[in-house]
Amino acid sequence: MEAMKETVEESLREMRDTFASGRTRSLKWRKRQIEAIYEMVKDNEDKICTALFQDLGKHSTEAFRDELGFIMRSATAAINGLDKWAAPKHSNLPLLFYPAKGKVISEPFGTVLVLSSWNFPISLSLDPLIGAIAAGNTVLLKSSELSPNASAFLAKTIPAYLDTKAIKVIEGGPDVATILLQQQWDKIFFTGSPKIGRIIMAAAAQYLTPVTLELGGKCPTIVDHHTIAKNIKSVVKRITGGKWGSCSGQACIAVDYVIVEKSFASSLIDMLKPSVKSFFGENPKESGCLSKIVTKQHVQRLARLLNDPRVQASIVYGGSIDEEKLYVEPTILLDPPLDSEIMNEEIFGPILPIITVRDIQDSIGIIKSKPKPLAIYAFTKDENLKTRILSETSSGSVTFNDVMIQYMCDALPFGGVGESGIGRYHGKYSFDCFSHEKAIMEGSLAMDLEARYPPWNNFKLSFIRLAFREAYFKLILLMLGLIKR
Ligand SMILES: NC(=O)c1ccc[n+]([C@@H]2O[C@H](COP(=O)([O-])OP(=O)(O)OC[C@H]3O[C@@H](n4cnc5c(N)ncnc54)[C@H](O)[C@@H]3O)[C@@H](O)[C@H]2O)c1
Repeated sequence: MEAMKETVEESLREMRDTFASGRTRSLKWRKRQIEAIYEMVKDNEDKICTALFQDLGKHSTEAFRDELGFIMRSATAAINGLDKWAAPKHSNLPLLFYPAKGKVISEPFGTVLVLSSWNFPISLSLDPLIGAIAAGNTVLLKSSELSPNASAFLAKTIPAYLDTKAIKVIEGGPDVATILLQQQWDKIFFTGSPKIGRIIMAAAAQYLTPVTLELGGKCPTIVDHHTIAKNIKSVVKRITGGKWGSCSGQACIAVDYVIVEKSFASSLIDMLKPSVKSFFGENPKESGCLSKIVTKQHVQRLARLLNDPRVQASIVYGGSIDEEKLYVEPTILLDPPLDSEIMNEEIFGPILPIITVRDIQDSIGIIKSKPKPLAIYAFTKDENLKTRILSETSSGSVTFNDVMIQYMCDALPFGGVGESGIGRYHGKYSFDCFSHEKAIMEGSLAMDLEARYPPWNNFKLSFIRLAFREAYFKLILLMLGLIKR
């Protein structure tokens, strides 16, 4: 680890020198690097898909949707948007400050650290990288040790495409992350669990380093069957896709559990079962369309959640586990106890609890009893329920009548709140995430207001009172001696 420490320190020195040289501030350089990310993904589509299959058993179509295609789209948006994003924003200053002028310029933080997760190892590494480069930073990326093939691809290929003095990749697990966190960074961007997020924030506090924490949580899905009866087929398909269709439920924005009225629960389950079969066939393990569980430890974690006898009793579909093949069968639970571990820990796997309520309005109370989720999904056309969800709950995002799609839409900010994270990114929000918005005020020496300065008197106090209220007419009257001090 001593050698790793030296490597990290040397890398950091080099990145700081590069940043100090001013090279990364040039928009031309930034665009060139982002173009290179695009080219890297395009040129290496097969290699990336192979790595994602080896690490996670991801089908190449799923891999393209969630990772390669997503990154190419994100890179294109950054290249096209950068001139506008980086342009100074003029501020209209109140008359009070006349004749001063104001503007806001976005400056890069400097040298940033990006720590990514294994479930989308390419997109969760490259998307923050695009934002950090767009904003003009130098970047060190540490990908996750749990997706070794994708990590090795990034470590080997990024230097072949990008400016190696400004953008570096280091592979490794918690021990390497610990060394990285001992250094001083200008910004830390972390994707991972709330547990490790706390470690990141504590380390960042030492140097008052700003952090973005993209964390997880339990994303609830409300099904208000009264108002969506006509579209129930699409609803079932979307829930099936949102639970099992993206990395086998190992996604921060996956549907974690469903809330539905008791009277509709068995109908929903009867529709979910054939829907799972239509996606993954009679034998999902061999379908090639269901990602595997990332490690044996994660299979064991899911088995532990299921092993609670009260949870076992709630299994209405699936439930089998093959630890050797890193497989957990698509599983549906009906009303596992709300105090069970599975209803209090992020599931992050292919198990779907269905929680029943007497009245769908009661779903709000269940959501509020848990930490703030990254996303809330609600299938409803009831405007009153929608308003209640928006005004009575807090979450990173709310998506009505769909699941997960908000992640793909870079016109919307993506991030959590409370236990599900701090900060946001995607599209222009990524640029902002890695920029400091610097306020610029261009004063004028042409005139001076004596009321700003001591010695103090009643006239100056009255002047300041009126100035703060921007009561310009009264100010004129005061100066003309026409109103009392
Ligand atoms: N909000 C998002 O965009 C998003 C995306 C994907 C995953 N997630 C969340 O991430 C979690 C699953 O991912 P994970 O298992 O990779 O998370 P994790 O927190 O275990 O690991 C994330 C990163 O932290 C590093 N790390 C692990 N232990 C560490 C330690 N002791 N000190 C410093 N760094 C350490 C890992 O090497 C990895 O790079 C879930 O909670 C999920 O919801 C969030």
